[in-house]
Amino acid sequence: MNILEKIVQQKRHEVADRKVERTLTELKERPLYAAPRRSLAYTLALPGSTGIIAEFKRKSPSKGWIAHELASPRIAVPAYDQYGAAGISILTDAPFFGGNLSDLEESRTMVEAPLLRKDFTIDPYQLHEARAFGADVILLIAAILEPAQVRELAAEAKSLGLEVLLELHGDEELGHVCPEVDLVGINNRNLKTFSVDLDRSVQLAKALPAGKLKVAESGISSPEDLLFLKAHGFDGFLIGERFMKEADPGSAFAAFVGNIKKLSDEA
Ligand SMILES: O=P(O)(O)OC[C@@H](O)[C@@H](O)c1c[nH]c2ccccc12
Repeated sequence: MNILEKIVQQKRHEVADRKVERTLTELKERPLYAAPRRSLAYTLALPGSTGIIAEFKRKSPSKGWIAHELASPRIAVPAYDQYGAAGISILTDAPFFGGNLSDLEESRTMVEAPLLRKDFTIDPYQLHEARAFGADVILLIAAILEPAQVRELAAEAKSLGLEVLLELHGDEELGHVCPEVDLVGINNRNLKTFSVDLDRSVQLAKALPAGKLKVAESGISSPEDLLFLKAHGFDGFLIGERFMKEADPGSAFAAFVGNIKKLSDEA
């Protein structure tokens, strides 16, 4: 079994347990469920947007622990917002990424930026969870869903006022793109083997339908990487490890944004 299959297997158990622990009715009664949503598509398209979707993640299957097990979103999220992140991605998967829904809810109290719930969505229940804990955007991963499931989950997310980021890795997944999807992400990291290749984004971007915002994901480690991807038509850049591996991820983010401005001014 590859890692992605393992994650999905575990996720099925987790979602089944959660549905018992916290019913849909209870989710809908949470105060954040009724709160208004923000749009990542909007902030990404604003003139002068950094395009960066900065991520809070403690660990990953490819790198192990990146930040401390007990690290609070406070070490990153407020600075991500303050220094111009177009959106903020919060990992909520516990077993493989060390995250949880409280991180998402806590982040919602700290910032106004659109929040992406980063998880392995396989069931509509998770969309209600995302809403109940303050997410604005949800992730759907083509590699673990049939095209019909993408369509159904995306339609339901939209009906809940959530935006949808669909993640692709290979051209065989292009058929998963449907009208309900707001943003298309291309993961430079192969989730089955962990190998990273920025050219993956560049190649696949050419085949994407016009009219969808394009997000390059994973393995972006320098301002040069970002500007390279931008020059190839990307609107968004999902970056995690580059910031989270530093003792102070917020300052690392601020410095990164400063360097992009400097490089762009020089060009
Ligand atoms: O830490 P990186 O290499 O900057 O990558 C961030 C993000 O793209 C990565 O965490 C990610 C992309 N797709 C995912 C799907 C599930 C979990 C995590 C991910």
